[in-house]
Amino acid sequence: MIPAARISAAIEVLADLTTRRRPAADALKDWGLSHRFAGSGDRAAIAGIVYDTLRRRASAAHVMGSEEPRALVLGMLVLMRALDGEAIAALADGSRFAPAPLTEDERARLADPSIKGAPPFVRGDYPQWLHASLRHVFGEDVVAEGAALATRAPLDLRVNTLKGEPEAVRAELSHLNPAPGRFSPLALRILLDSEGKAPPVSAEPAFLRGEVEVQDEGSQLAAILSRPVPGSQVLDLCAGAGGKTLEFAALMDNKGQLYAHDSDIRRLKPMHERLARAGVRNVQVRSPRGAEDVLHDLEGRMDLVLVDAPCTGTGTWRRNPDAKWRVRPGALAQRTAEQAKILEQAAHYVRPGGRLAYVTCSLLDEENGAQVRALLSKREDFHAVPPNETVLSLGTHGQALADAAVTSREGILMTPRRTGTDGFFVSVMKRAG
Ligand SMILES: C[S@@+](CC[C@H](N)C(=O)[O-])C[C@H]1O[C@@H](n2cnc3c(N)ncnc32)[C@H](O)[C@@H]1O
Repeated sequence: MIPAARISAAIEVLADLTTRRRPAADALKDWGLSHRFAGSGDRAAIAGIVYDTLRRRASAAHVMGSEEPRALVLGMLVLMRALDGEAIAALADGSRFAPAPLTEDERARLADPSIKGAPPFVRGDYPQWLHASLRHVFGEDVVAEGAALATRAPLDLRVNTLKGEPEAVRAELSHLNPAPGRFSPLALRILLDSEGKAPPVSAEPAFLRGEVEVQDEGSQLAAILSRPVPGSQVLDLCAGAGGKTLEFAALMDNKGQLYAHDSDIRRLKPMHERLARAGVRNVQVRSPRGAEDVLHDLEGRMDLVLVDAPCTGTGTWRRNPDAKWRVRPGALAQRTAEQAKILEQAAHYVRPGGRLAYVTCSLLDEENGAQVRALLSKREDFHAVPPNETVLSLGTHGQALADAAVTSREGILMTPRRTGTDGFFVSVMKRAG
């Protein structure tokens, strides 16, 4: 497909996802099925345009004075891809498969794409209704934080130390030019190409041998900061597909017992294959069994309980720009109610002197500090470990992380702007002995 045809296709996909109110991934998949002539390169390029447009939706709409998919794509091209009006006019020339020629109004708007005087939620490209919550966390930096969340995320890998050493794995993947992580000693970072496409890492021999996993550096750090100790008893209460379970097992050097649970058995399914590939031997998956209490024997026995809580995912907007516009106040209320319940449940499994790690990929205090404060007000036998103590598990990089992140009495908040990771909140609480 010629570049202009990819732009037309992206406009079509955006129209579909707006009119039918469905996730971008579904709309893109359907487009691919009904346009089988398009190769994988075309499909990836179209997805890149769609996701970049969603990243800059508010500012693109402001520049173009319209929320129409065509306007949003044109606005994105000038704001994010640094194409000027002439270059865009050459693409949108009305020829076969290309978008219709630019109108006079579009030309004028593309010639002056400034967003300087726009409100903060436009300059930061986030939903207006979340402005007060984000401003509460970031103050004057709210626009800069939003803008960083509106960029593309790199592809981060975690070296699985059960199977390989970071330097050796990095050498093995040298054709992908991986850079070491800024804070995580386990991270390898791979930059995307100019269209935002990542290399097919899951086909790499190193991946197939279990030497690396795809995992954002922030998620890696959240697991390291939780400090699972080799030989100890650990519960991963919201284990999902096992991203952090796998890292915990490696950090524990396969020693001790790690229990992995999730209330949704379907989410646990991929974990079984991942555990085998990663050479993990100390995990017991405790799948839900209807109304049966499958964790009752763990009460008061765990050295560490991890709650990687269901959340709004506001910290992952770089990877899921679609979610940024789909999140609603009702969803936030639902998530915070779930989080409070799960945290209370989790505290029951912690032994006296043990620790409870609470992690979200949210930036909102409602889901982070407020949840920790609520639990601590109910459970006076727990206290929050100060962030400068929590970062010690990172060794020499710990202080640098504490300096870069937003720290509070309750925990540590990483953000794309501050730590170059997805947004992650980590709080470690200790139960009195
Ligand atoms: C953020 S995801 C977990 C991601 C996973 N830990 C990882 O690192 O890949 C949150 C998970 O919590 C699970 N969950 C939601 N409510 C739960 C509950 N009451 N008890 C246990 N798990 C729950 C969801 O099914 C979801 O898989």
